[in-house]
Amino acid sequence: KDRGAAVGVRREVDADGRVTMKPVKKGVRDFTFGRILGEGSYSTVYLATDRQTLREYAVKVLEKKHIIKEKKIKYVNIEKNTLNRLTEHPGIVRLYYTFQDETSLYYVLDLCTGGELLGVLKKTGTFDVECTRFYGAQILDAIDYMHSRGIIHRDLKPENVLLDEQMHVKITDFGTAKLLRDPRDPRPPEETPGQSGEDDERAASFVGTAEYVSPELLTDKSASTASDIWAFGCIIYQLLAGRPPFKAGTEYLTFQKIVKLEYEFPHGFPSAARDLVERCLVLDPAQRFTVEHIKKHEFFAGQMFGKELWRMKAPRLRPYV
Ligand SMILES: C[C@@H](Nc1nc2c(c3cc(-c4cn[nH]c4)ccc13)C(=O)N=C/C2=C\CC1CC1)C(C)(C)C
Repeated sequence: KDRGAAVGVRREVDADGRVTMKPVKKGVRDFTFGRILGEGSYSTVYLATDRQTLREYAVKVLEKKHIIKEKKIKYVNIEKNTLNRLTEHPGIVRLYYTFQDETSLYYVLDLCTGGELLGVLKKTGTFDVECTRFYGAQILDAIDYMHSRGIIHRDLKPENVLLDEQMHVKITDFGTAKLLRDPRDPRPPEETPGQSGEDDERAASFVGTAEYVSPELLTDKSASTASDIWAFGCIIYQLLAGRPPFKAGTEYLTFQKIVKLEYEFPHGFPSAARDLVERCLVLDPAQRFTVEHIKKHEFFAGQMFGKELWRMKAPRLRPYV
């Protein structure tokens, strides 16, 4: 039963004139669907307008029979539970409500009119230090919030970093997230349903996108918050260099470079950024920088985090030359 939050109430008067307020759920008919914004492996994201309020949203549509055939029901539940846990942070795409009809599931989410960070990066080629600091800080702030809510993204990459109309960051695509025990959940671990740990077949089968996957995910299948820090290091490198640190002709060769830490910096790569990347791209997750270390690193000297950061005006995008 789909219990997405009811989004309105309707008055009902019974025979004796007693008035009751009934929750009303939105449905497909309440939206006018527009163009396709993006296509995931099991979903399509459309631009859609709420016909009552005329507000624009992104609506992610998942086809039920495709999900069942591909045995992805677990991923769908993980994504919904994750999005429902990550509600009050400006750097995370927000899920407003969900509903379904006989063929599909619908998630109504923030519209990010700036599109994917990857697309913007491809246009400018590279980001200069000021832009890399701003976008790096917003991505780090969102990672910090996710981890504080017991969620590991596991597939962070420039395609999953979206931009809203103020060109601020909105992290998305949580179908492959790992939900640690919810720190607020008072029940003892054995009583927490399913996702507190990681069910084996999901752990064994899942690996993120080749260029950003951490070495520990390739060697002993274990993902931790440090896996998101590895991806963060790859993203900082890519913003300044215009390409990811580990990229080879095939996925297998890319994995080889990762586990052997085989990468180098282009000439002229800024030294503070280089030092930061080198402390994120550490093979041993226990030796890798944490969010706290990164916030204190000279590359982010003077950079505000938290509420102030999200009030800042996004810098004009300039390439690093
Ligand atoms: C990464 C994702 N692409 C996208 N996902 C979302 C978009 C989105 C918007 C544009 C866009 C907007 N204007 N121009 C382009 C391009 C790609 C988008 C959005 O606005 N709101 C929520 C989204 C996703 C939320 C859902 C995962 C929970 C894939 C490729 C997986 C479909």
